[in-house]
Amino acid sequence: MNTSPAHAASGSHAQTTDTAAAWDLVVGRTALADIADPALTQALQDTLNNKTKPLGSLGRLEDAALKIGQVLGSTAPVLEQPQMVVFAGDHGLTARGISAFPSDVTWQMVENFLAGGAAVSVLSRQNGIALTVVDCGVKRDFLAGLPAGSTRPGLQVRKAAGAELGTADSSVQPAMTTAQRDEALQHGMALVRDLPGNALLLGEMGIGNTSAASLLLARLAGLDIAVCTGAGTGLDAPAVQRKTEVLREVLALHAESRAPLDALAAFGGFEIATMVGVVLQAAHERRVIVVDGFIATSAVLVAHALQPLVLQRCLFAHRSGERGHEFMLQHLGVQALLDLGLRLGEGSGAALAWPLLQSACTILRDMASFASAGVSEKSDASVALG
Ligand SMILES: O=C(O)c1ccc[n+]([C@@H]2O[C@H](COP(=O)([O-])O)[C@@H](O)[C@H]2O)c1
Ligand SMILES: Cc1cc2nc[nH]c2cc1C
Repeated sequence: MNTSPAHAASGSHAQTTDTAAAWDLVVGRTALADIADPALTQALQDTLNNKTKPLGSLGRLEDAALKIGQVLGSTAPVLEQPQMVVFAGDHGLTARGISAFPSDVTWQMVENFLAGGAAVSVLSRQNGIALTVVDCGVKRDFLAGLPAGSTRPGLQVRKAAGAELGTADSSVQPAMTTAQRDEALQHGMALVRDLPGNALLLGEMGIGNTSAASLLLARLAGLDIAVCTGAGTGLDAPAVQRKTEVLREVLALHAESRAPLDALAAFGGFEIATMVGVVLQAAHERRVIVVDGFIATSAVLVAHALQPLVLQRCLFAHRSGERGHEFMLQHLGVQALLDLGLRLGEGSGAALAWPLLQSACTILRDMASFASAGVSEKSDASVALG
């Protein structure tokens, strides 16, 4: 069975091509299609149940197989040309001492990604995943000194106008203007349209961005900021306490910014706004979206508030060690695949989960059924025993 639409990358998919239409999608006037197909779901479940194994014995791998099959519209799904995209941005709120590391680490790590030495670089390489880094608003000109019009392999510069200095300090003013937010959203959407393959892995880099993610969680899930705030890159307990008080102040300053896109502009960051556009577009194109940790999930939180059906296309790679991620996953009503205590970001958890997703597809496609292998099915006695 194969009911999947062709992807934009193959050129035959009806695309959102102009700014107005892209905006329609973002604000929800063009609703995402509901891809739940009861016949396909039943076919997928039957396929899994008939494999040579006790019912459900491959656990959450079976859930992942079912999900990928639904997204790709096939009982024999093939993941093609996986794309890891790392969205980077700087945060003005770092002026308030909310991170253990200086903002310069954002651009330094971007260079590390490009040089192939970061965790996400080596894990992507190990797993045959293409890696692109997107400068959404880093305080650095990565093309400085190069002739005009130059590019760098693996790098895309998609800064909203005025994003050269990162976001504004959200304890003083909104992190970004609505025009900047909209530009970032559209950059995300445009970027997806140009990517090959049918699977996207979302990673990010931005000193200070756990604060933005915590603020979005507190506002959109209606939780107290204390349960949404964690150590980020490694604050000690008293510093987390101070960070929490700064974030409480930021929430109070933007008490009116309650709608998802208002909250996004108030709290930032550019990398999160770009990822929101990515999630909406990738969901629209029916790509498999593999979500990394706390910050990547915060972009899904915003996209979900605009278009709840985005969740049909998302797989959550891991439960981050960052306080708040558990609540974010709970709010979305989803379960993550791995729980390794990771709290790095970059897309590292998504890259680690990737082989499991490939295995989920391999099980669907290649495992023998009871009938094909001549293996006896569960006996009546075991049914009688319960
Ligand atoms: O993804 C996560 O779960 C995660 C949890 C904690 C930290 N991070 C990474 O650490 C950076 C943000 O931490 P901080 O303390 O500067 O807000 C940013 O570059 C993230 O990629 C990422
Ligand atoms: C070194 C370092 C690497 C990172 N990768 C993602 N966030 C990060 C934060 C720091 C500090």
